Amino acid sequence: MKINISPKSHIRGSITVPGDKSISHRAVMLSSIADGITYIDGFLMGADCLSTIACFKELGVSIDVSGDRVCVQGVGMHGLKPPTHPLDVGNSGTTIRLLSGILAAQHFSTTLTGDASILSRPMMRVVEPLRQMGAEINSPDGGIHAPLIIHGKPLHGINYAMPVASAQVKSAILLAGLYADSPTTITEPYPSRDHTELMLKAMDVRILADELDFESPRSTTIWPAQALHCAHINVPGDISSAAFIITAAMLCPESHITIQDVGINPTRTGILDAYKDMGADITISNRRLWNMEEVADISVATSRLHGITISGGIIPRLIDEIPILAVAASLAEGTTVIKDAQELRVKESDRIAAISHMLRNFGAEVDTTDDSIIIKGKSRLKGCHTNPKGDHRIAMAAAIAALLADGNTSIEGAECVEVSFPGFFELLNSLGY
Ligand SMILES: O=C(O)C1=C[C@@H](OP(=O)(O)O)[C@@H](O)[C@H](O)C1
Ligand SMILES: C=C(OP(=O)(O)O)C(=O)O
Repeated sequence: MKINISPKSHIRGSITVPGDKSISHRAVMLSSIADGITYIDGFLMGADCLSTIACFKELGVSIDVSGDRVCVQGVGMHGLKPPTHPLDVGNSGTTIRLLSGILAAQHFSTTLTGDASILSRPMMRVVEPLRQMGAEINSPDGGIHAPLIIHGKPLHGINYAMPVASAQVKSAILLAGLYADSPTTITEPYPSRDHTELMLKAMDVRILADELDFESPRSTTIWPAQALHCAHINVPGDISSAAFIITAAMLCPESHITIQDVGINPTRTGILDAYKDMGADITISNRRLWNMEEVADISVATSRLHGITISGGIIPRLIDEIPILAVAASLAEGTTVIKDAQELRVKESDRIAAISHMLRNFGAEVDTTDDSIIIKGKSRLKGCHTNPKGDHRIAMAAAIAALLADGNTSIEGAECVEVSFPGFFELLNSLGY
Protein backbone atom coordinates (compact mmCIF):
# COMPACT_ATOMS: atom_id res chain seq x y z
CA MET A 1 0.00 0.00 0.00
CA LYS A 2 1.34 3.41 -0.99
CA ILE A 3 0.42 6.34 1.30
CA ASN A 4 0.65 9.99 0.25
CA ILE A 5 1.33 12.56 2.96
CA SER A 6 1.26 16.33 2.69
CA PRO A 7 2.73 18.80 5.23
CA LYS A 8 0.66 19.92 8.21
CA SER A 9 0.75 23.28 9.91
CA HIS A 10 -0.61 22.29 13.35
CA ILE A 11 -0.88 19.15 15.46
CA ARG A 12 -3.42 19.46 18.26
CA GLY A 13 -5.57 17.24 20.39
CA SER A 14 -5.91 14.99 23.40
CA ILE A 15 -5.46 11.35 22.47
CA THR A 16 -4.42 7.88 23.55
CA VAL A 17 -2.08 5.56 21.64
CA PRO A 18 -2.41 1.76 21.31
CA GLY A 19 -1.19 -0.52 24.09
CA ASP A 20 2.46 -1.17 24.86
CA LYS A 21 3.86 -3.88 22.58
CA SER A 22 6.38 -5.28 25.08
CA ILE A 23 3.82 -5.48 27.89
CA SER A 24 1.13 -6.98 25.61
CA HIS A 25 3.45 -9.84 24.55
CA ARG A 26 4.40 -10.58 28.15
CA ALA A 27 0.79 -10.40 29.35
CA VAL A 28 -0.26 -13.20 26.97
CA MET A 29 2.82 -15.32 27.63
CA LEU A 30 2.68 -15.14 31.42
CA SER A 31 -1.09 -15.44 31.74
CA SER A 32 -0.97 -18.52 29.45
CA ILE A 33 1.31 -20.32 31.92
CA ALA A 34 -0.47 -18.90 34.99
CA ASP A 35 -3.24 -20.67 36.89
CA GLY A 36 -6.79 -19.53 36.07
CA ILE A 37 -8.31 -16.79 33.91
CA THR A 38 -6.59 -13.46 33.19
CA TYR A 39 -8.30 -10.46 31.55
CA ILE A 40 -5.93 -8.18 29.64
CA ASP A 41 -7.31 -4.70 28.85
CA GLY A 42 -5.73 -2.26 26.40
CA PHE A 43 -3.93 -5.10 24.58
CA LEU A 44 -2.07 -4.03 21.42
CA MET A 45 -3.92 -5.54 18.47
CA GLY A 46 -0.81 -5.12 16.30
CA ALA A 47 0.49 -7.90 14.07
CA ASP A 48 3.40 -8.78 16.42
CA CYS A 49 1.22 -9.32 19.49
CA LEU A 50 -1.38 -11.19 17.43
CA SER A 51 1.46 -13.56 16.44
CA THR A 52 2.08 -14.21 20.15
CA ILE A 53 -1.62 -15.00 20.68
CA ALA A 54 -1.61 -17.34 17.65
CA CYS A 55 1.46 -19.22 18.97
CA PHE A 56 -0.10 -19.78 22.42
CA LYS A 57 -3.35 -20.96 20.84
CA GLU A 58 -1.25 -23.55 18.96
CA LEU A 59 0.22 -24.54 22.34
CA GLY A 60 -3.28 -25.40 23.54
CA VAL A 61 -4.22 -22.20 25.40
CA SER A 62 -7.76 -20.89 24.98
CA ILE A 63 -7.58 -17.14 24.22
CA ASP A 64 -10.57 -14.93 23.32
CA VAL A 65 -10.31 -11.45 21.87
CA SER A 66 -13.10 -8.90 22.07
CA GLY A 67 -12.32 -5.25 21.25
CA ASP A 68 -9.01 -4.55 22.97
CA ARG A 69 -9.76 -7.01 25.80
CA VAL A 70 -8.12 -10.42 25.75
CA CYS A 71 -9.24 -13.27 27.97
CA VAL A 72 -6.63 -15.98 28.56
CA GLN A 73 -7.49 -19.29 30.26
CA GLY A 74 -4.15 -20.12 31.85
CA VAL A 75 -3.05 -23.76 31.65
CA GLY A 76 -0.46 -23.55 34.45
CA MET A 77 3.32 -23.78 34.14
CA HIS A 78 3.21 -27.39 32.93
CA GLY A 79 -0.02 -27.39 30.93
CA LEU A 80 1.13 -26.31 27.44
CA LYS A 81 0.45 -28.93 24.72
CA PRO A 82 2.80 -29.96 21.89
CA PRO A 83 1.85 -28.04 18.73
CA THR A 84 1.02 -30.02 15.61
CA HIS A 85 3.17 -27.89 13.28
CA PRO A 86 5.87 -25.17 13.43
CA LEU A 87 4.91 -21.97 15.27
CA ASP A 88 5.05 -18.83 13.11
CA VAL A 89 6.12 -15.66 14.97
CA GLY A 90 5.66 -13.47 11.87
CA ASN A 91 7.88 -10.36 12.14
CA SER A 92 8.26 -10.45 15.94
CA GLY A 93 11.70 -10.77 17.52
CA THR A 94 10.14 -10.47 20.98
CA THR A 95 7.89 -13.47 20.34
CA ILE A 96 10.59 -15.82 19.06
CA ARG A 97 13.15 -14.96 21.74
CA LEU A 98 10.86 -14.93 24.79
CA LEU A 99 8.98 -18.02 23.64
CA SER A 100 12.31 -19.88 23.26
CA GLY A 101 12.86 -19.47 27.01
CA ILE A 102 9.48 -21.02 27.85
CA LEU A 103 9.72 -23.82 25.27
CA ALA A 104 13.23 -24.82 26.37
CA ALA A 105 11.68 -26.22 29.56
CA GLN A 106 8.64 -28.06 28.16
CA HIS A 107 8.27 -31.84 27.90
CA PHE A 108 7.94 -31.68 24.09
CA SER A 109 9.69 -30.35 20.96
CA THR A 110 8.71 -27.26 18.99
CA THR A 111 9.90 -25.52 15.83
CA LEU A 112 9.82 -21.70 15.76
CA THR A 113 9.89 -19.86 12.46
CA GLY A 114 8.98 -16.43 11.07
CA ASP A 115 9.16 -14.05 8.12
CA ALA A 116 12.27 -13.22 6.07
CA SER A 117 13.36 -10.52 8.54
CA ILE A 118 13.08 -12.92 11.51
CA LEU A 119 15.05 -15.61 9.66
CA SER A 120 17.93 -13.15 9.26
CA ARG A 121 18.07 -11.88 12.90
CA PRO A 122 20.62 -13.25 15.40
CA MET A 123 19.34 -16.07 17.63
CA MET A 124 22.60 -17.29 19.18
CA ARG A 125 22.17 -14.60 21.85
CA VAL A 126 19.29 -16.68 23.32
CA VAL A 127 20.40 -20.13 22.14
CA GLU A 128 23.78 -19.90 23.90
CA PRO A 129 22.55 -19.13 27.47
CA LEU A 130 19.59 -21.51 27.12
CA ARG A 131 22.01 -24.28 26.09
CA GLN A 132 24.06 -23.45 29.20
CA MET A 133 20.87 -24.06 31.21
CA GLY A 134 20.55 -27.53 29.64
CA ALA A 135 18.26 -26.81 26.68
CA GLU A 136 18.66 -28.58 23.37
CA ILE A 137 18.18 -26.07 20.55
CA ASN A 138 19.15 -26.65 16.93
CA SER A 139 18.68 -24.92 13.62
CA PRO A 140 19.90 -25.60 10.08
CA ASP A 141 22.95 -23.36 10.76
CA GLY A 142 23.67 -24.55 14.30
CA GLY A 143 21.49 -22.05 16.18
CA ILE A 144 22.69 -18.84 14.55
CA HIS A 145 19.37 -18.15 12.83
CA ALA A 146 15.78 -19.43 12.97
CA PRO A 147 14.01 -21.74 12.31
CA LEU A 148 14.81 -22.96 15.83
CA ILE A 149 14.06 -26.55 16.79
CA ILE A 150 13.67 -26.64 20.56
CA HIS A 151 13.66 -29.96 22.45
CA GLY A 152 12.42 -29.21 25.96
CA LYS A 153 14.68 -30.49 28.78
CA PRO A 154 15.00 -30.17 32.58
CA LEU A 155 16.89 -26.89 33.13
CA HIS A 156 19.51 -25.72 35.63
CA GLY A 157 19.99 -22.23 37.04
CA ILE A 158 22.98 -20.29 35.64
CA ASN A 159 24.95 -17.17 36.32
CA TYR A 160 25.14 -15.33 33.03
CA ALA A 161 26.80 -12.07 31.97
CA MET A 162 25.01 -10.79 28.89
CA PRO A 163 27.28 -9.30 26.21
CA VAL A 164 24.56 -6.82 25.07
CA ALA A 165 21.80 -5.01 26.95
CA SER A 166 18.76 -6.82 25.52
CA ALA A 167 15.42 -7.24 27.25
CA GLN A 168 14.56 -10.07 24.89
CA VAL A 169 17.62 -12.11 25.88
CA LYS A 170 17.18 -11.28 29.57
CA SER A 171 13.49 -12.23 29.44
CA ALA A 172 14.15 -15.53 27.64
CA ILE A 173 16.60 -16.51 30.39
CA LEU A 174 14.24 -15.36 33.18
CA LEU A 175 11.35 -17.36 31.70
CA ALA A 176 13.55 -20.45 31.45
CA GLY A 177 14.69 -19.70 35.02
CA LEU A 178 11.09 -20.09 36.23
CA TYR A 179 11.43 -23.80 35.38
CA ALA A 180 15.05 -24.36 36.50
CA ASP A 181 16.18 -26.45 39.48
CA SER A 182 18.08 -23.56 41.13
CA PRO A 183 18.17 -19.72 40.97
CA THR A 184 19.40 -17.94 37.84
CA THR A 185 21.30 -14.64 37.87
CA ILE A 186 21.73 -12.44 34.80
CA THR A 187 23.90 -9.34 34.54
CA GLU A 188 23.40 -6.85 31.72
CA PRO A 189 25.93 -4.17 30.81
CA TYR A 190 23.20 -1.48 31.16
CA PRO A 191 19.60 -1.84 32.35
CA SER A 192 17.15 -2.77 29.57
CA ARG A 193 13.36 -2.66 29.88
CA ASP A 194 12.20 -4.60 32.94
CA HIS A 195 8.55 -5.38 32.12
CA THR A 196 9.09 -9.15 32.48
CA GLU A 197 10.52 -8.68 35.97
CA LEU A 198 7.68 -6.38 37.10
CA MET A 199 4.97 -8.65 35.72
CA LEU A 200 6.55 -11.77 37.27
CA LYS A 201 6.76 -9.95 40.59
CA ALA A 202 3.09 -8.98 40.31
CA MET A 203 2.38 -12.71 39.75
CA ASP A 204 4.07 -13.65 43.05
CA VAL A 205 7.34 -14.94 41.56
CA ARG A 206 10.46 -14.39 43.67
CA ILE A 207 12.73 -12.10 41.63
CA LEU A 208 15.21 -9.49 42.75
CA ALA A 209 17.05 -6.83 40.71
CA ASP A 210 19.75 -4.30 41.57
CA GLU A 211 18.61 -0.70 42.09
CA LEU A 212 18.21 1.07 38.75
CA ASP A 213 21.33 2.97 37.75
CA PHE A 214 21.23 3.73 34.04
CA GLU A 215 25.01 3.93 33.65
CA SER A 216 25.93 0.71 35.53
CA PRO A 217 25.51 -3.02 34.94
CA ARG A 218 22.35 -4.48 36.49
CA SER A 219 21.97 -7.99 37.92
CA THR A 220 18.65 -9.78 38.32
CA THR A 221 18.05 -13.09 40.12
CA ILE A 222 15.00 -15.29 39.63
CA TRP A 223 14.09 -18.27 41.81
CA PRO A 224 12.29 -21.29 40.34
CA ALA A 225 8.49 -20.97 40.63
CA GLN A 226 5.72 -23.48 41.38
CA ALA A 227 2.86 -21.44 39.92
CA LEU A 228 1.98 -17.95 38.60
CA HIS A 229 -1.15 -16.12 39.75
CA CYS A 230 -2.88 -13.30 37.94
CA ALA A 231 -6.35 -11.99 37.31
CA HIS A 232 -6.20 -8.68 35.48
CA ILE A 233 -3.61 -6.71 33.50
CA ASN A 234 -4.15 -3.15 32.25
CA VAL A 235 -1.72 -2.38 29.40
CA PRO A 236 -0.57 1.27 29.26
CA GLY A 237 -0.16 3.18 25.99
CA ASP A 238 3.14 2.47 24.22
CA ILE A 239 5.72 5.23 24.69
CA SER A 240 7.45 3.95 21.54
CA SER A 241 4.27 4.76 19.58
CA ALA A 242 3.65 8.00 21.48
CA ALA A 243 7.15 9.12 20.44
CA PHE A 244 6.00 9.64 16.82
CA ILE A 245 3.15 11.94 17.87
CA ILE A 246 5.33 13.73 20.45
CA THR A 247 7.87 14.46 17.73
CA ALA A 248 5.23 15.76 15.31
CA ALA A 249 3.86 18.12 17.99
CA MET A 250 7.37 19.38 18.92
CA LEU A 251 8.24 20.17 15.33
CA CYS A 252 4.98 21.48 13.78
CA PRO A 253 4.31 25.17 14.43
CA GLU A 254 1.71 26.26 17.03
CA SER A 255 1.09 22.70 18.15
CA HIS A 256 0.04 21.23 21.45
CA ILE A 257 -0.90 17.67 22.24
CA THR A 258 -1.68 15.56 25.29
CA ILE A 259 -1.30 11.79 25.18
CA GLN A 260 -3.08 10.09 28.05
CA ASP A 261 -2.24 6.85 29.87
CA VAL A 262 1.25 6.30 28.46
CA GLY A 263 3.66 3.85 30.13
CA ILE A 264 6.59 5.77 31.62
CA ASN A 265 8.59 2.91 33.08
CA PRO A 266 12.03 4.57 33.58
CA THR A 267 13.73 1.85 31.50
CA ARG A 268 11.68 3.17 28.53
CA THR A 269 11.78 6.97 28.92
CA GLY A 270 15.17 7.66 27.34
CA ILE A 271 13.37 9.45 24.51
CA LEU A 272 11.78 11.96 26.91
CA ASP A 273 15.16 12.60 28.55
CA ALA A 274 16.87 13.07 25.17
CA TYR A 275 14.13 15.42 23.90
CA LYS A 276 14.25 17.47 27.11
CA ASP A 277 18.03 17.79 26.67
CA MET A 278 17.37 19.00 23.12
CA GLY A 279 15.09 21.73 24.53
CA ALA A 280 11.65 20.12 24.18
CA ASP A 281 8.62 21.50 26.01
CA ILE A 282 7.34 18.25 27.55
CA THR A 283 5.27 17.93 30.73
CA ILE A 284 4.42 14.72 32.58
CA SER A 285 1.29 14.75 34.77
CA ASN A 286 -1.19 12.43 36.45
CA ARG A 287 1.41 9.78 37.38
CA ARG A 288 0.06 6.50 38.78
CA LEU A 289 0.77 2.74 38.83
CA TRP A 290 -0.94 0.05 36.75
CA ASN A 291 0.19 -3.49 37.72
CA MET A 292 3.53 -2.13 39.00
CA GLU A 293 4.10 -0.14 35.77
CA GLU A 294 4.24 3.68 35.97
CA VAL A 295 1.68 5.44 33.77
CA ALA A 296 1.15 9.17 33.08
CA ASP A 297 -0.21 11.78 30.67
CA ILE A 298 2.38 13.44 28.44
CA SER A 299 1.83 16.98 27.10
CA VAL A 300 4.02 18.46 24.38
CA ALA A 301 4.13 21.86 22.70
CA THR A 302 6.06 23.25 19.73
CA SER A 303 9.71 23.50 20.75
CA ARG A 304 13.01 24.93 19.50
CA LEU A 305 15.42 22.00 19.46
CA HIS A 306 19.19 21.80 19.39
CA GLY A 307 21.48 18.83 18.69
CA ILE A 308 22.86 16.53 21.41
CA THR A 309 25.25 13.60 21.77
CA ILE A 310 23.92 10.37 23.30
CA SER A 311 25.73 7.14 24.14
CA GLY A 312 25.99 4.37 26.77
CA GLY A 313 23.14 3.67 29.18
CA ILE A 314 20.51 5.83 27.48
CA ILE A 315 20.69 3.78 24.25
CA PRO A 316 18.73 0.69 25.48
CA ARG A 317 16.20 3.12 27.02
CA LEU A 318 15.33 4.58 23.60
CA ILE A 319 16.49 1.88 21.20
CA ASP A 320 13.20 1.71 19.23
CA GLU A 321 12.84 5.51 19.18
CA ILE A 322 16.12 6.21 17.37
CA PRO A 323 14.46 6.37 13.91
CA ILE A 324 12.11 9.15 15.07
CA LEU A 325 14.81 10.85 17.17
CA ALA A 326 16.87 11.04 13.98
CA VAL A 327 14.03 12.91 12.24
CA ALA A 328 13.88 15.39 15.14
CA ALA A 329 17.68 15.77 14.97
CA SER A 330 17.55 16.64 11.27
CA LEU A 331 15.33 19.62 12.15
CA ALA A 332 17.23 20.66 15.30
CA GLU A 333 19.89 23.40 15.37
CA GLY A 334 23.41 21.90 15.22
CA THR A 335 24.67 18.32 15.06
CA THR A 336 23.30 15.24 16.85
CA VAL A 337 25.53 12.22 17.44
CA ILE A 338 24.01 8.85 18.41
CA LYS A 339 26.78 6.47 19.55
CA ASP A 340 26.87 2.85 20.82
CA ALA A 341 23.85 1.96 18.69
CA GLN A 342 25.21 -1.20 17.00
CA GLU A 343 22.04 -3.09 18.07
CA LEU A 344 20.15 -1.10 15.43
CA ARG A 345 21.97 -3.17 12.80
CA VAL A 346 19.99 -6.29 13.84
CA LYS A 347 16.42 -5.04 14.20
CA GLU A 348 13.59 -5.63 11.67
CA SER A 349 16.02 -4.07 9.20
CA ASP A 350 19.52 -2.62 9.52
CA ARG A 351 18.16 0.57 11.06
CA ILE A 352 21.44 2.50 10.88
CA ALA A 353 21.37 2.05 7.09
CA ALA A 354 17.59 2.49 6.89
CA ILE A 355 17.57 5.75 8.88
CA SER A 356 20.33 7.30 6.81
CA HIS A 357 18.71 6.16 3.53
CA MET A 358 15.32 7.57 4.55
CA LEU A 359 16.66 10.91 5.85
CA ARG A 360 18.86 11.40 2.78
CA ASN A 361 15.75 10.86 0.62
CA PHE A 362 14.29 13.89 2.44
CA GLY A 363 17.49 15.86 1.76
CA ALA A 364 19.00 15.68 5.28
CA GLU A 365 22.74 15.38 5.92
CA VAL A 366 23.59 12.09 7.63
CA ASP A 367 26.81 10.14 8.22
CA THR A 368 27.10 6.69 9.78
CA THR A 369 29.74 4.40 11.23
CA ASP A 370 29.39 0.78 12.35
CA ASP A 371 27.63 1.83 15.52
CA SER A 372 26.74 5.52 15.21
CA ILE A 373 24.63 8.02 13.32
CA ILE A 374 25.64 11.65 12.90
CA ILE A 375 22.91 14.03 11.77
CA LYS A 376 23.59 17.61 10.74
CA GLY A 377 20.71 20.00 11.46
CA LYS A 378 19.02 22.12 10.54
CA SER A 379 17.89 20.70 7.24
CA ARG A 380 14.99 21.86 5.11
CA LEU A 381 13.33 18.55 4.42
CA LYS A 382 11.95 18.02 0.92
CA GLY A 383 9.01 15.72 0.19
CA CYS A 384 10.14 12.51 -1.52
CA HIS A 385 9.29 8.96 -2.45
CA THR A 386 10.59 6.50 0.14
CA ASN A 387 10.38 2.76 0.83
CA PRO A 388 10.85 1.56 4.44
CA LYS A 389 11.21 -2.04 3.16
CA GLY A 390 8.81 -3.52 5.68
CA ASP A 391 10.22 -1.81 8.81
CA HIS A 392 7.32 -0.28 10.75
CA ARG A 393 9.39 2.22 12.74
CA ILE A 394 11.15 3.52 9.62
CA ALA A 395 7.75 3.92 7.89
CA MET A 396 6.33 5.95 10.80
CA ALA A 397 9.47 8.08 11.12
CA ALA A 398 9.18 8.85 7.39
CA ALA A 399 5.52 9.80 7.85
CA ILE A 400 6.42 12.35 10.54
CA ALA A 401 9.27 13.73 8.40
CA ALA A 402 6.69 14.08 5.60
CA LEU A 403 4.47 16.29 7.79
CA LEU A 404 7.40 18.68 8.19
CA ALA A 405 8.80 18.60 4.65
CA ASP A 406 8.16 20.95 1.73
CA GLY A 407 5.94 19.26 -0.85
CA ASN A 408 4.31 15.85 -0.85
CA THR A 409 5.77 12.48 0.16
CA SER A 410 4.77 8.96 -0.80
CA ILE A 411 5.62 5.96 1.39
CA GLU A 412 5.69 2.55 -0.26
CA GLY A 413 4.58 -0.54 1.70
CA ALA A 414 3.13 1.65 4.46
CA GLU A 415 0.92 -1.19 5.76
CA CYS A 416 3.88 -2.42 7.85
CA VAL A 417 2.88 0.15 10.55
CA GLU A 418 0.29 -2.47 11.59
CA VAL A 419 3.12 -4.39 13.29
CA SER A 420 3.13 -2.00 16.26
CA PHE A 421 0.71 0.90 15.65
CA PRO A 422 -2.60 -0.09 14.03
CA GLY A 423 -4.53 3.04 13.03
CA PHE A 424 -1.38 5.20 12.85
CA PHE A 425 -2.28 7.02 9.62
CA GLU A 426 -5.92 7.53 10.65
CA LEU A 427 -4.77 9.03 13.98
CA LEU A 428 -2.29 11.31 12.23
CA ASN A 429 -5.01 12.52 9.86
CA SER A 430 -7.34 13.30 12.74
CA LEU A 431 -4.77 15.49 14.53
CA GLY A 432 -3.48 18.04 12.10
CA TYR A 433 -4.68 20.62 9.69
O1 LIG B 1 11.77 -7.09 25.09
C1 LIG B 1 11.11 -6.38 24.31
O2 LIG B 1 9.86 -6.32 24.34
C2 LIG B 1 11.85 -5.59 23.30
C3 LIG B 1 13.20 -5.38 23.45
C4 LIG B 1 14.03 -4.63 22.51
O3 LIG B 1 14.80 -5.56 21.76
P1 LIG B 1 16.21 -6.14 22.29
O4 LIG B 1 15.97 -6.95 23.48
O5 LIG B 1 16.71 -6.97 21.14
O6 LIG B 1 17.06 -4.94 22.55
C5 LIG B 1 13.18 -3.81 21.57
O7 LIG B 1 13.96 -3.34 20.48
C6 LIG B 1 11.97 -4.55 21.05
O8 LIG B 1 11.17 -3.74 20.23
C7 LIG B 1 11.10 -5.03 22.17
C1 LIG C 1 12.71 -4.25 17.29
C2 LIG C 1 11.38 -4.30 17.41
O1 LIG C 1 10.63 -5.42 17.71
P1 LIG C 1 11.01 -6.97 17.71
O2 LIG C 1 12.44 -7.11 18.09
O3 LIG C 1 10.06 -7.59 18.68
O4 LIG C 1 10.74 -7.48 16.30
C3 LIG C 1 10.59 -3.04 17.28
O5 LIG C 1 9.38 -3.10 17.52
O6 LIG C 1 11.13 -1.96 16.91
